Order: sequence, then C-alpha cells, then structure tokens
Amino acid sequence: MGDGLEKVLVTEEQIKARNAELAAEIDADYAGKDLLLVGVLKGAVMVMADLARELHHPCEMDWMAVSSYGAGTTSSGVVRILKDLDTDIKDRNVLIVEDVIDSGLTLSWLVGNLKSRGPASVEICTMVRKPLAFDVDLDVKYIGFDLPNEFIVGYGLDYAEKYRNLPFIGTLAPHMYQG
Ligand SMILES: O=P(O)(O)OC[C@H]1O[C@H](OP(=O)(O)OP(=O)(O)O)[C@H](O)[C@@H]1O
Ligand code: HPA
Ligand SMILES: [Mg+2]
Repeated sequence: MGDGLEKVLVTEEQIKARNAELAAEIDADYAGKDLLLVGVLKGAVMVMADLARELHHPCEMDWMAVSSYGAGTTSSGVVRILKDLDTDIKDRNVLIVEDVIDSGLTLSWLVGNLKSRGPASVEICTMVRKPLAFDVDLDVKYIGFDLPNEFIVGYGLDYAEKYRNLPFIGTLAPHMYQG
C-alpha cells in the first residue's frame, strides 16, 4: 500500500456491523438506567460518534483527554489528564469508550480515577483490545475486536497524530516507524 500502510485488519464494514452489535448489547444492559458515555480523546472520537448513533438508549456524552503515548509507539506508563470531565459522575452509570486497550495502563489508571469520584458504575467499551492487556487486572465489558500485538492505525488510532481519519483499522509498514 503506497500510503505507509501494510495491511487492513478490520474493514469499515466490519467496524460498522460490530458497532451495531455492541450498541444492541449496551441498550439491553442499560435499559431503564441512566447512561453517561465518557470518550477518551483523541483516539475514541470515531468509535464514540458511531457507537452513540447506533444506540437507542438516551445517553449523555462527556470527554476526557489523557495521554500516555506522546509521539512514539510504546506507552510511557505515565498518564496525564489533559482535559477533565465537565460532568459530576457521582451516582452516574459511566461507560468509558476507547479506541484501543494495548498495555492497559491508560484504562487501569482511568478506571481508578473515575471510581474515586463515587459513580454508580464504571464499565469499559473498546473497539480494539490487544493481548498485553490480559496481564492487567481490567474488566472490559464490551470489546469490538481482539487483535494481535502489532501497532495499528485508523479509526481514531494515530501514529504521530496521522492516520486517525482512515475509516478502517490497519497496520503501519515497519519502515514508517523504524529509522
Ligand atoms: O492501553 P495503553 O497501552 O495505555 O494504550 C491505549 C491508549 O493509548 C492511546 O491514546 P494516546 O495516549 O496515544 O492518546 P490519543 O488517544 O490522543 O492518541 C489510545 O487512544 C488509548 O487511550
Ligand atoms: O497500536 C496502537 N496504535 C495507535 N495508538 C496506540 N495506542 C496504544 N496502542 C496503539
Ligand atoms: Mg494515540
């Protein structure tokens, strides 16, 4: 592929179908309950927008920006809040919406942070989970796709802020990030 990509792992059609399935599960699980979606900027923008439009259940949306990757392809392990929620989540049912759980460091930290604010519940929905996350004690209720341990881009996922707008998920050709 001449655009720095190596291969497509999940097509636009597969993502759309999976979002509809996940939304149906969420609709059923939250029937009669309040629901606040918390998107993790910037990666979760695409999945939040698409998933929310597949939901029939009324929900609110808020956003947090945390960063642990900077411009590289491995997590620094240090999570910083760049933008906090506008909403008080005390007694609310919070569903965190993410693009990827890779090392799991970002979400482990975020779940702990949000739970300390006294919500009624905190659950996680991620479009992609990678195998390193199995080593972390993290309960992930809604998972789009389990993918292998390769650096991926597209559908919100970036490499040095690029490729987020691709409608599919693919891998980057190694020459793009190896010197
Ligand atoms: O499971 P982990 O290894 O912690 O990685 C997952 C997190 O890393 C990425 O965000 P990043 O910090 O790069 O910010 P971004 O969403 O703005 O790209 C991604 O969007 C997840 O939030
Ligand atoms: O594979 C990935 N791609 C882009 N951003 C990421 N953040 C964690 N893992 C990834
Ligand atoms: Mg990123």
